[in-house]
Amino acid sequence: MTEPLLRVDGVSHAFGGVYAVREVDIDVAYGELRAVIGPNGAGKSTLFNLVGGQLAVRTGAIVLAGTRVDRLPAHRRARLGIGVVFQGARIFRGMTALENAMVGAHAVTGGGFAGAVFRLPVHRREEREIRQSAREALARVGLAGWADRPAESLPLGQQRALQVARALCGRPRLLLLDEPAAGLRAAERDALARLFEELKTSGLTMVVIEHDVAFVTRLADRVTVLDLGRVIAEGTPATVRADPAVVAAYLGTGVHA
Ligand SMILES: Nc1ncnc2c1ncn2[C@@H]1O[C@H](COP(=O)(O)OP(=O)(O)OP(=O)(O)O)[C@@H](O)[C@H]1O
Repeated sequence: MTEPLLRVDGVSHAFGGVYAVREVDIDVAYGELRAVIGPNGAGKSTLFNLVGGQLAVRTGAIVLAGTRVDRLPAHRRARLGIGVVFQGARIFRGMTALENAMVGAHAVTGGGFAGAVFRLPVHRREEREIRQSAREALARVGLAGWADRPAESLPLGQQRALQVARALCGRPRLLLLDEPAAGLRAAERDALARLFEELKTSGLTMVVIEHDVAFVTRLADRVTVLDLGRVIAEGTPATVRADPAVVAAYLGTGVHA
């Protein structure tokens, strides 16, 4: 069997003795768009933070393209190719869209995140390259025409696309997104869905954590369903939608081992 791009292997995490994620196994293939869904408190954001490195992994392993990353801090994982778009992430006010996107490249280069935010001096050539890659990332998400506008002047849908551009600027092999469609109106969701389809066509591997089941199940190759920290179903959107355990979890009747 071919090695997946991401392997989550037997990962558990407890807060104060209560498991938020329990013995979770997930393999994500190269080029796949994987949705991770589940009712409130299922463990989705905890899993996101365990893969991204915002939470320490004490049990289990996380492997990216054959390399164990679970002992590495978040910035090292970013450099190895794990890009993240946090739930409810804010844009940096007082900076242009281009400068916001550039932060994503600074996060994985010598200048670092602080250098980007506080404009510490970085090497001129590196700065030029970062500016160029930020322009490319903006073009990739359809924001080329917005580059020099103040980021806070962008409508919410475009601000969400800007967060994706910021993550793309770090040249991820795997992009993790936590509830990217939250708070968006129907037209903005459709635009975001089109963007994800384009990114997928370009070969990017994505894991999209979502509360809005309809939004992700139409995009995903495969869907992983969490409930009370465990994987209760996995498969194509159609298979998962028809799974009685999934229906029960969403109806709150609590079907789990
Ligand atoms: N920092 C924390 N401290 C204590 N408990 C936490 C913490 N973060 C999450 N939890 C608990 O872990 C469980 C899983 O939470 P998590 O946020 O991962 O779920 P989720 O599926 O993302 O939920 P939602 O869809 O509501 O965002 C919940 O019971 C939650 O209360």
